[in-house]
Amino acid sequence: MSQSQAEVELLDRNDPLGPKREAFRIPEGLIYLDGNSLGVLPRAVPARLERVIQQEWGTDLIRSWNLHGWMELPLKVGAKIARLIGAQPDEVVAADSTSINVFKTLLAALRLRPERRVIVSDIDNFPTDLYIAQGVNALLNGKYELRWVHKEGLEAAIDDSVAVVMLTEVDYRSGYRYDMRRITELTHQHGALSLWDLAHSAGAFPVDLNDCGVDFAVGCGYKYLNGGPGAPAFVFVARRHQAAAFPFLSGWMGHQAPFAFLPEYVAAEDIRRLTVGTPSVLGMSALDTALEVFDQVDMAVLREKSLRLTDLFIEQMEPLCSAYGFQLMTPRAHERRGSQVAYAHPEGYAIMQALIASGVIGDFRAPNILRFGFTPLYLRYAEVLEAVRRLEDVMRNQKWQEPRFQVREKVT
Ligand SMILES: Cc1ncc(COP(=O)(O)O)c(C=O)c1O
Ligand SMILES: Nc1c(O)cccc1C(=O)C[C@H](N)C(=O)O
Repeated sequence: MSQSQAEVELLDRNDPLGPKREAFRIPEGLIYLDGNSLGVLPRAVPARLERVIQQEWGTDLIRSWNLHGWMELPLKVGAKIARLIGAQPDEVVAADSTSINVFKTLLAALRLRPERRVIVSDIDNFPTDLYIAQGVNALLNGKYELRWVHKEGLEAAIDDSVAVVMLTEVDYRSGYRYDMRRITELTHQHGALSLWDLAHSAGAFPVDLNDCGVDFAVGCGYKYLNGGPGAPAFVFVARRHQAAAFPFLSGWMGHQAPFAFLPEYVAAEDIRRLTVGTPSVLGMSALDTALEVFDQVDMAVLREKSLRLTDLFIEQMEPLCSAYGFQLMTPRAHERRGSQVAYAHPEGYAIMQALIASGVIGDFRAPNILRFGFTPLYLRYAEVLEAVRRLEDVMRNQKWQEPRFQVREKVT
């Protein structure tokens, strides 16, 4: 049954996460459905960066590594992320980009299965994960079979020849969510290791890495964690693997004693071995403060709101699907869905540009996908209704046919 304006306003009034919206700077009148690509600015971040720049960098200079805990930031930020993804604080470190962390963890995992020669992934995985695996394979003289399969064929592709099953939990295009527990169990039954990319999971819903027995994981800091453009990413290594996970990017920050300046590399015993060089202090500081928004947030409550938002959007879109040919790409089953909803439409690019011009930001993914991300920390139910109303206006008045929306020059 379709929800009325009054009903959604009631939902907003009773929303336990409603007050969290104040923690973000959301441009007036803008409906932002792209937090799955770049999260909005948490209000506390500019003041933190101002302090880091003026006081810590500007005045205290080199002393700040100790005085202001710069050196500890990667572990401190990692521990904050750990709570959101079902890990122990000492199993996560913030570092580098997601792509680089895929490189590090994939190599480490392959070395733990030296006799195996197959890497399994989803052919629709975010390309960087597949590209990095190709680079890793080239580095290792092409000795691996890269078994890229469609989702329906994934389970059959996991056999006793597999070294690593490398997947993104939530498909960046369709929003399909893998059953992490089931796939990880199956992976282990065949003696292989799991590597999960949590780019579209961390901060979007509760993740239970340890409960699912996951071996390695990586993820982004700038999407649902709101760390800002190019924010540091994170890497998870289960405690049981830490001592044996060889850090092939063996930089000085991952050394057991970086300031002993010894010529021989000895990896740190803990998760620090997954770090490489000097941390990006500005980026780490922004992410550190951004993560405070999650303080006291019950991730189960967050998930409940995420599902209600996406359910509401899907429901409101039904008449547009029949009238204008949008095709839902996201699973309706709650357990198979992340926090985004995607539709296919042959004119998807122009429609998205026209919608953005109307003040609703989503994004387009080739070849024909309109993608809408729902961040429960700052979105209102009433905005979902309004977004669909504006999309209906774009379609009914054929606004997308304007020539300026047809030119394919934008990348996001
Ligand atoms: C699943 C996934 N992995 C990785 C990335 C990006 O990695 P990086 O931050 O290294 O660009 C993205 C998005 O850009 C993504 O959606
Ligand atoms: N990381 C991005 C960037 O540097 C530029 C533009 C977009 C992005 C993204 O995050 C894309 C995103 N991972 C996606 O799911 O499509």
